[in-house]
Amino acid sequence: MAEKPVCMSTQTPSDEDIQREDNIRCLSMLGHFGFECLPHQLVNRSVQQGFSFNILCVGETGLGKSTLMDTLFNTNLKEKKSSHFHSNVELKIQTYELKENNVQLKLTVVNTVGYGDQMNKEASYQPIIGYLDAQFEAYFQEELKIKRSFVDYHDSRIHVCLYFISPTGHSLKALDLLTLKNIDNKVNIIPLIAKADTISKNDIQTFKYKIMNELISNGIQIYQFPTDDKTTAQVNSAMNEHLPFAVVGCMEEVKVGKRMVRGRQYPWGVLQVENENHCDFIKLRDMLLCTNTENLKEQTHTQHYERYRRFKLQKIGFTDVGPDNQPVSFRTSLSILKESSKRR
Ligand SMILES: Nc1nc2c(ncn2[C@@H]2O[C@H](COP(=O)(O)OP(=O)(O)OP(=O)(O)O)[C@@H](O)[C@H]2O)c(=O)[nH]1
Repeated sequence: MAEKPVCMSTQTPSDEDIQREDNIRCLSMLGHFGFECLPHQLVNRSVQQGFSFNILCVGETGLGKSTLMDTLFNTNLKEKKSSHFHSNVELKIQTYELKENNVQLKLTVVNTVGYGDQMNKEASYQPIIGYLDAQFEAYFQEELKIKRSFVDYHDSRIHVCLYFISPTGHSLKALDLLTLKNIDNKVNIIPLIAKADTISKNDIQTFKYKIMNELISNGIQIYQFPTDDKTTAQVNSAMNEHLPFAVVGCMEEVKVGKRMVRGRQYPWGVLQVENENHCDFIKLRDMLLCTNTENLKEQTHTQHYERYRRFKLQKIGFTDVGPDNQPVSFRTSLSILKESSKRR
Protein backbone atom coordinates (compact mmCIF):
# COMPACT_ATOMS: atom_id res chain seq x y z
CA MET A 1 0.00 0.00 0.00
CA ALA A 2 1.33 3.48 -0.85
CA GLU A 3 2.72 5.57 1.97
CA LYS A 4 0.87 8.83 2.34
CA PRO A 5 1.74 11.88 4.42
CA VAL A 6 -0.93 12.28 7.09
CA CYS A 7 -1.70 14.96 9.63
CA MET A 8 -1.73 13.20 12.99
CA SER A 9 -4.11 14.60 15.53
CA THR A 10 -5.61 12.67 18.42
CA GLN A 11 -7.79 15.37 19.96
CA THR A 12 -10.67 17.49 18.77
CA PRO A 13 -9.03 20.74 17.62
CA SER A 14 -9.75 23.86 19.64
CA ASP A 15 -10.16 27.28 17.97
CA GLU A 16 -6.53 28.01 18.79
CA ASP A 17 -5.43 24.78 17.12
CA ILE A 18 -7.41 25.64 14.02
CA GLN A 19 -5.73 29.05 13.88
CA ARG A 20 -2.37 27.35 14.10
CA GLU A 21 -3.30 24.89 11.37
CA ASP A 22 -0.31 25.96 9.26
CA ASN A 23 2.02 24.84 12.02
CA ILE A 24 0.71 21.25 12.23
CA ARG A 25 3.49 18.84 11.41
CA CYS A 26 2.73 16.41 8.63
CA LEU A 27 4.16 12.98 9.32
CA SER A 28 4.80 10.30 6.79
CA MET A 29 3.23 6.99 7.76
CA LEU A 30 5.72 4.18 7.77
CA GLY A 31 3.10 1.49 7.72
CA HIS A 32 -0.66 1.58 7.48
CA PHE A 33 -3.24 0.95 10.14
CA GLY A 34 -5.59 -0.84 7.80
CA PHE A 35 -8.75 1.00 8.77
CA GLU A 36 -9.00 2.46 5.30
CA CYS A 37 -10.36 -1.00 4.41
CA LEU A 38 -13.36 -0.61 6.76
CA PRO A 39 -15.76 0.46 3.98
CA HIS A 40 -14.82 -2.70 2.01
CA GLN A 41 -15.86 -4.86 4.97
CA LEU A 42 -19.26 -3.20 4.95
CA VAL A 43 -19.64 -3.59 1.20
CA ASN A 44 -18.62 -7.26 1.29
CA ARG A 45 -20.96 -8.05 4.17
CA SER A 46 -23.88 -6.25 2.54
CA VAL A 47 -23.32 -8.04 -0.78
CA GLN A 48 -23.15 -11.40 1.01
CA GLN A 49 -26.29 -10.76 3.04
CA GLY A 50 -28.18 -9.32 0.07
CA PHE A 51 -30.51 -6.35 0.10
CA SER A 52 -34.21 -6.05 0.69
CA PHE A 53 -36.64 -3.41 -0.43
CA ASN A 54 -40.39 -3.14 0.04
CA ILE A 55 -42.59 -1.12 -2.30
CA LEU A 56 -46.26 -0.31 -1.93
CA CYS A 57 -48.14 0.64 -5.11
CA VAL A 58 -51.35 2.56 -4.53
CA GLY A 59 -53.57 3.62 -7.40
CA GLU A 60 -56.88 3.05 -9.07
CA THR A 61 -57.57 -0.11 -11.00
CA GLY A 62 -55.82 -0.31 -14.36
CA LEU A 63 -53.49 2.68 -13.90
CA GLY A 64 -50.48 0.57 -14.88
CA LYS A 65 -49.08 -0.36 -11.43
CA SER A 66 -48.01 -3.89 -12.34
CA THR A 67 -46.66 -2.85 -15.74
CA LEU A 68 -44.52 -0.16 -14.12
CA MET A 69 -43.09 -2.65 -11.60
CA ASP A 70 -42.20 -5.02 -14.44
CA THR A 71 -40.58 -2.16 -16.35
CA LEU A 72 -38.62 -0.98 -13.30
CA PHE A 73 -37.13 -4.38 -12.59
CA ASN A 74 -37.08 -5.47 -16.24
CA THR A 75 -38.77 -8.73 -15.41
CA ASN A 76 -42.21 -10.20 -15.53
CA LEU A 77 -43.32 -9.95 -11.90
CA LYS A 78 -47.03 -10.19 -12.60
CA GLU A 79 -48.36 -13.66 -11.99
CA LYS A 80 -52.07 -13.69 -12.54
CA LYS A 81 -54.69 -11.05 -13.24
CA SER A 82 -56.32 -9.61 -10.16
CA SER A 83 -60.01 -10.01 -9.66
CA HIS A 84 -61.88 -6.77 -9.07
CA PHE A 85 -65.06 -8.18 -7.59
CA HIS A 86 -64.25 -7.34 -3.98
CA SER A 87 -66.24 -5.15 -1.67
CA ASN A 88 -63.00 -3.94 -0.05
CA VAL A 89 -59.55 -3.01 -1.24
CA GLU A 90 -57.27 -6.02 -1.08
CA LEU A 91 -53.52 -5.96 -0.82
CA LYS A 92 -51.64 -8.39 -3.00
CA ILE A 93 -48.23 -9.09 -1.48
CA GLN A 94 -45.55 -10.74 -3.54
CA THR A 95 -41.91 -11.31 -2.70
CA TYR A 96 -39.27 -11.95 -5.35
CA GLU A 97 -35.60 -12.90 -5.16
CA LEU A 98 -33.85 -10.91 -7.89
CA LYS A 99 -30.22 -10.97 -8.90
CA GLU A 100 -28.26 -8.42 -10.92
CA ASN A 101 -24.58 -9.31 -11.44
CA ASN A 102 -23.53 -10.35 -7.93
CA VAL A 103 -26.13 -8.37 -6.05
CA GLN A 104 -29.16 -10.10 -4.60
CA LEU A 105 -32.35 -8.23 -3.88
CA LYS A 106 -35.31 -9.50 -1.93
CA LEU A 107 -38.05 -7.35 -3.36
CA THR A 108 -41.53 -7.19 -1.90
CA VAL A 109 -44.22 -5.52 -3.98
CA VAL A 110 -47.55 -4.79 -2.34
CA ASN A 111 -50.23 -3.86 -4.83
CA THR A 112 -53.66 -2.43 -4.04
CA VAL A 113 -56.41 -4.34 -5.80
CA GLY A 114 -59.76 -2.63 -6.28
CA TYR A 115 -58.57 0.73 -4.90
CA GLY A 116 -61.09 3.43 -5.80
CA ASP A 117 -63.76 0.91 -6.84
CA GLN A 118 -65.72 1.41 -3.60
CA MET A 119 -68.49 3.94 -3.06
CA ASN A 120 -67.27 4.41 0.49
CA LYS A 121 -63.88 6.14 0.31
CA GLU A 122 -62.88 5.04 3.80
CA ALA A 123 -63.10 1.43 2.63
CA SER A 124 -60.44 2.30 0.05
CA TYR A 125 -57.75 3.73 2.31
CA GLN A 126 -58.35 1.93 5.63
CA PRO A 127 -56.84 -1.40 4.49
CA ILE A 128 -53.69 0.47 3.42
CA ILE A 129 -53.31 2.10 6.83
CA GLY A 130 -54.02 -1.26 8.47
CA TYR A 131 -51.27 -2.92 6.45
CA LEU A 132 -48.66 -0.22 7.14
CA ASP A 133 -49.39 -0.37 10.89
CA ALA A 134 -49.37 -4.17 10.94
CA GLN A 135 -45.81 -4.22 9.56
CA PHE A 136 -44.67 -1.68 12.17
CA GLU A 137 -46.38 -3.74 14.87
CA ALA A 138 -44.62 -6.94 13.75
CA TYR A 139 -41.23 -5.19 13.96
CA PHE A 140 -42.16 -3.64 17.32
CA GLN A 141 -43.10 -7.04 18.75
CA GLU A 142 -39.79 -8.50 17.56
CA GLU A 143 -37.94 -5.61 19.21
CA LEU A 144 -39.71 -6.23 22.51
CA LYS A 145 -38.73 -9.90 22.68
CA ILE A 146 -35.99 -10.84 25.10
CA LYS A 147 -34.53 -13.20 22.53
CA ARG A 148 -34.64 -11.27 19.30
CA SER A 149 -33.71 -12.71 15.93
CA PHE A 150 -33.17 -9.76 13.63
CA VAL A 151 -30.54 -11.67 11.62
CA ASP A 152 -33.12 -13.79 9.83
CA TYR A 153 -36.13 -11.54 10.49
CA HIS A 154 -37.91 -10.48 7.31
CA ASP A 155 -38.48 -6.79 7.79
CA SER A 156 -41.69 -6.12 5.90
CA ARG A 157 -42.02 -2.43 6.75
CA ILE A 158 -42.81 -0.48 3.59
CA HIS A 159 -39.91 1.69 2.42
CA VAL A 160 -41.71 3.62 -0.27
CA CYS A 161 -45.26 4.16 -1.49
CA LEU A 162 -45.54 4.87 -5.20
CA TYR A 163 -48.82 6.74 -5.47
CA PHE A 164 -50.31 6.54 -8.97
CA ILE A 165 -52.32 9.62 -9.97
CA SER A 166 -54.86 9.28 -12.74
CA PRO A 167 -53.74 11.27 -15.84
CA THR A 168 -56.83 13.48 -15.92
CA GLY A 169 -54.84 16.69 -16.41
CA HIS A 170 -57.23 18.41 -14.00
CA SER A 171 -56.50 17.89 -10.32
CA LEU A 172 -56.19 15.29 -7.60
CA LYS A 173 -59.35 13.41 -6.72
CA ALA A 174 -60.94 13.53 -3.27
CA LEU A 175 -59.81 9.93 -2.69
CA ASP A 176 -56.19 10.83 -3.54
CA LEU A 177 -56.19 13.66 -1.00
CA LEU A 178 -57.89 11.58 1.66
CA THR A 179 -55.54 8.64 1.32
CA LEU A 180 -52.38 10.73 1.06
CA LYS A 181 -53.38 12.77 4.11
CA ASN A 182 -53.88 9.59 6.12
CA ILE A 183 -50.67 7.81 5.16
CA ASP A 184 -48.11 10.60 4.84
CA ASN A 185 -46.87 10.12 8.41
CA LYS A 186 -46.53 6.36 7.98
CA VAL A 187 -44.61 5.97 4.72
CA ASN A 188 -42.37 7.79 2.24
CA ILE A 189 -44.60 8.86 -0.64
CA ILE A 190 -43.41 9.40 -4.21
CA PRO A 191 -46.30 10.65 -6.36
CA LEU A 192 -46.43 9.52 -9.99
CA ILE A 193 -48.60 10.62 -12.89
CA ALA A 194 -49.58 7.28 -14.39
CA LYS A 195 -49.84 6.58 -18.13
CA ALA A 196 -48.19 9.91 -18.88
CA ASP A 197 -48.21 9.09 -22.59
CA THR A 198 -51.91 9.96 -22.59
CA ILE A 199 -51.34 13.67 -21.91
CA SER A 200 -49.41 16.19 -23.98
CA LYS A 201 -46.05 17.54 -22.82
CA ASN A 202 -47.43 21.02 -22.05
CA ASP A 203 -50.42 19.63 -20.16
CA ILE A 204 -48.11 17.48 -18.05
CA GLN A 205 -46.18 20.52 -16.83
CA THR A 206 -49.40 22.34 -15.86
CA PHE A 207 -50.75 19.17 -14.23
CA LYS A 208 -47.55 18.67 -12.22
CA TYR A 209 -47.73 22.25 -11.01
CA LYS A 210 -51.40 21.87 -9.98
CA ILE A 211 -50.73 18.61 -8.13
CA MET A 212 -47.83 20.08 -6.15
CA ASN A 213 -49.92 23.12 -5.22
CA GLU A 214 -52.76 20.90 -4.05
CA LEU A 215 -50.42 18.74 -1.97
CA ILE A 216 -48.93 21.81 -0.32
CA SER A 217 -52.27 23.52 0.33
CA ASN A 218 -53.60 20.32 1.91
CA GLY A 219 -50.52 19.95 4.11
CA ILE A 220 -49.54 16.60 2.59
CA GLN A 221 -45.92 15.62 3.13
CA ILE A 222 -44.32 13.75 0.26
CA TYR A 223 -40.83 12.27 0.30
CA GLN A 224 -38.14 14.81 -0.52
CA PHE A 225 -34.95 13.47 -2.07
CA PRO A 226 -32.31 14.37 0.53
CA THR A 227 -29.97 17.24 -0.18
CA ASP A 228 -27.69 16.99 2.86
CA ASP A 229 -25.19 14.59 1.29
CA LYS A 230 -22.90 16.55 -0.99
CA THR A 231 -22.37 13.64 -3.40
CA THR A 232 -26.08 13.55 -4.27
CA ALA A 233 -27.31 17.01 -3.25
CA GLN A 234 -27.24 18.52 -6.72
CA VAL A 235 -29.02 15.70 -8.52
CA ASN A 236 -31.54 15.21 -5.71
CA SER A 237 -32.50 18.87 -5.49
CA ALA A 238 -32.98 18.95 -9.28
CA MET A 239 -35.18 15.83 -9.04
CA ASN A 240 -37.33 17.37 -6.30
CA GLU A 241 -38.30 19.98 -8.90
CA HIS A 242 -39.55 17.25 -11.26
CA LEU A 243 -42.04 15.71 -8.82
CA PRO A 244 -44.54 14.19 -9.43
CA PHE A 245 -42.77 12.00 -11.97
CA ALA A 246 -44.74 11.46 -15.17
CA VAL A 247 -44.18 7.77 -15.94
CA VAL A 248 -44.92 5.28 -18.66
CA GLY A 249 -44.64 1.54 -18.27
CA CYS A 250 -44.10 -0.95 -21.07
CA MET A 251 -42.27 -4.23 -21.51
CA GLU A 252 -42.62 -4.44 -25.29
CA GLU A 253 -39.73 -3.61 -27.56
CA VAL A 254 -40.13 -1.69 -30.78
CA LYS A 255 -37.65 -0.80 -33.49
CA VAL A 256 -36.43 2.81 -33.57
CA GLY A 257 -33.86 3.31 -36.31
CA LYS A 258 -31.52 0.37 -35.94
CA ARG A 259 -32.14 -0.16 -32.23
CA MET A 260 -34.76 -2.07 -30.29
CA VAL A 261 -36.14 0.03 -27.43
CA ARG A 262 -38.86 -0.40 -24.85
CA GLY A 263 -41.70 1.79 -25.93
CA ARG A 264 -45.31 2.27 -26.92
CA GLN A 265 -45.99 2.39 -30.63
CA TYR A 266 -48.57 4.93 -31.79
CA PRO A 267 -49.72 5.87 -35.30
CA TRP A 268 -47.74 9.12 -34.90
CA GLY A 269 -44.55 7.56 -33.50
CA VAL A 270 -42.95 5.71 -30.61
CA LEU A 271 -42.95 6.80 -26.99
CA GLN A 272 -39.66 5.51 -25.61
CA VAL A 273 -39.87 4.59 -21.93
CA GLU A 274 -36.15 5.06 -21.36
CA ASN A 275 -35.88 8.42 -23.12
CA GLU A 276 -35.80 11.35 -20.69
CA ASN A 277 -37.37 13.64 -23.26
CA HIS A 278 -40.41 11.39 -23.46
CA CYS A 279 -41.17 10.68 -19.78
CA ASP A 280 -39.68 10.58 -16.26
CA PHE A 281 -39.25 6.80 -16.04
CA ILE A 282 -35.43 6.99 -15.95
CA LYS A 283 -35.59 9.67 -13.26
CA LEU A 284 -37.80 7.48 -11.10
CA ARG A 285 -35.61 4.41 -11.58
CA ASP A 286 -32.41 6.28 -10.75
CA MET A 287 -33.87 8.00 -7.72
CA LEU A 288 -35.49 4.85 -6.38
CA LEU A 289 -32.90 2.19 -7.09
CA CYS A 290 -29.56 3.92 -7.61
CA THR A 291 -29.46 7.02 -5.43
CA ASN A 292 -31.92 6.94 -2.56
CA THR A 293 -32.77 3.33 -1.65
CA GLU A 294 -30.78 3.45 1.59
CA ASN A 295 -32.19 6.84 2.51
CA LEU A 296 -35.75 5.58 2.00
CA LYS A 297 -35.02 2.67 4.33
CA GLU A 298 -33.40 4.95 6.88
CA GLN A 299 -36.34 7.38 6.82
CA THR A 300 -38.72 4.47 7.30
CA HIS A 301 -36.86 3.42 10.44
CA THR A 302 -35.89 6.74 11.95
CA GLN A 303 -39.03 8.73 11.17
CA HIS A 304 -42.09 6.62 10.44
CA TYR A 305 -41.33 3.59 12.63
CA GLU A 306 -39.95 5.80 15.40
CA ARG A 307 -43.26 7.73 15.46
CA TYR A 308 -45.20 4.45 15.68
CA ARG A 309 -42.93 3.10 18.43
CA ARG A 310 -43.18 6.32 20.49
CA PHE A 311 -46.96 6.29 20.20
CA LYS A 312 -47.16 2.62 21.23
CA LEU A 313 -44.87 2.98 24.24
CA GLN A 314 -46.67 6.12 25.42
CA LYS A 315 -49.99 4.32 25.05
CA ILE A 316 -48.72 1.47 27.24
CA GLY A 317 -47.71 4.09 29.80
CA PHE A 318 -43.93 4.30 29.44
CA THR A 319 -42.32 7.68 29.91
CA ASP A 320 -38.86 9.19 29.54
CA VAL A 321 -39.42 11.79 32.27
CA GLY A 322 -40.83 11.59 35.80
CA PRO A 323 -43.46 13.87 37.43
CA ASP A 324 -40.72 16.47 38.08
CA ASN A 325 -39.91 16.51 34.34
CA GLN A 326 -36.48 14.95 34.99
CA PRO A 327 -35.23 11.99 32.93
CA VAL A 328 -36.02 8.63 34.54
CA SER A 329 -34.49 5.20 34.05
CA PHE A 330 -36.40 2.34 32.43
CA ARG A 331 -36.75 0.72 35.86
CA THR A 332 -38.31 3.85 37.38
CA SER A 333 -40.59 4.22 34.37
CA LEU A 334 -41.71 0.63 34.90
CA SER A 335 -42.52 1.26 38.59
CA ILE A 336 -44.42 4.47 37.70
CA LEU A 337 -46.37 2.37 35.21
CA LYS A 338 -47.08 -0.34 37.84
CA GLU A 339 -48.16 2.27 40.39
CA SER A 340 -50.56 3.97 37.99
CA SER A 341 -52.09 0.64 36.92
CA LYS A 342 -52.60 -0.30 40.61
CA ARG A 343 -54.42 2.99 41.20
CA ARG A 344 -56.77 2.36 38.25
N1 LIG B 1 -51.03 4.00 -22.40
C1 LIG B 1 -50.50 3.32 -21.40
N2 LIG B 1 -51.02 2.13 -21.03
C2 LIG B 1 -50.45 1.45 -20.00
C3 LIG B 1 -49.36 1.97 -19.28
N3 LIG B 1 -49.01 1.09 -18.31
C4 LIG B 1 -49.86 0.06 -18.42
N4 LIG B 1 -50.73 0.26 -19.43
C5 LIG B 1 -51.81 -0.62 -19.87
O1 LIG B 1 -52.89 -0.47 -18.94
C6 LIG B 1 -53.52 -1.73 -18.70
C7 LIG B 1 -53.52 -2.05 -17.20
O2 LIG B 1 -52.18 -2.17 -16.79
P1 LIG B 1 -51.79 -2.92 -15.42
O3 LIG B 1 -50.33 -2.79 -15.26
O4 LIG B 1 -52.38 -4.28 -15.38
O5 LIG B 1 -52.54 -1.99 -14.40
P2 LIG B 1 -52.72 -2.22 -12.82
O6 LIG B 1 -52.81 -0.88 -12.21
O7 LIG B 1 -51.67 -3.12 -12.30
O8 LIG B 1 -54.11 -2.94 -12.81
P3 LIG B 1 -54.81 -3.71 -11.58
O9 LIG B 1 -53.78 -4.55 -10.89
O10 LIG B 1 -55.84 -4.52 -12.28
O11 LIG B 1 -55.36 -2.64 -10.72
C8 LIG B 1 -52.74 -2.75 -19.55
O12 LIG B 1 -53.44 -2.94 -20.76
C9 LIG B 1 -51.40 -2.07 -19.81
O13 LIG B 1 -50.82 -2.47 -21.03
C10 LIG B 1 -48.83 3.25 -19.68
O14 LIG B 1 -47.89 3.78 -19.11
N5 LIG B 1 -49.45 3.87 -20.73
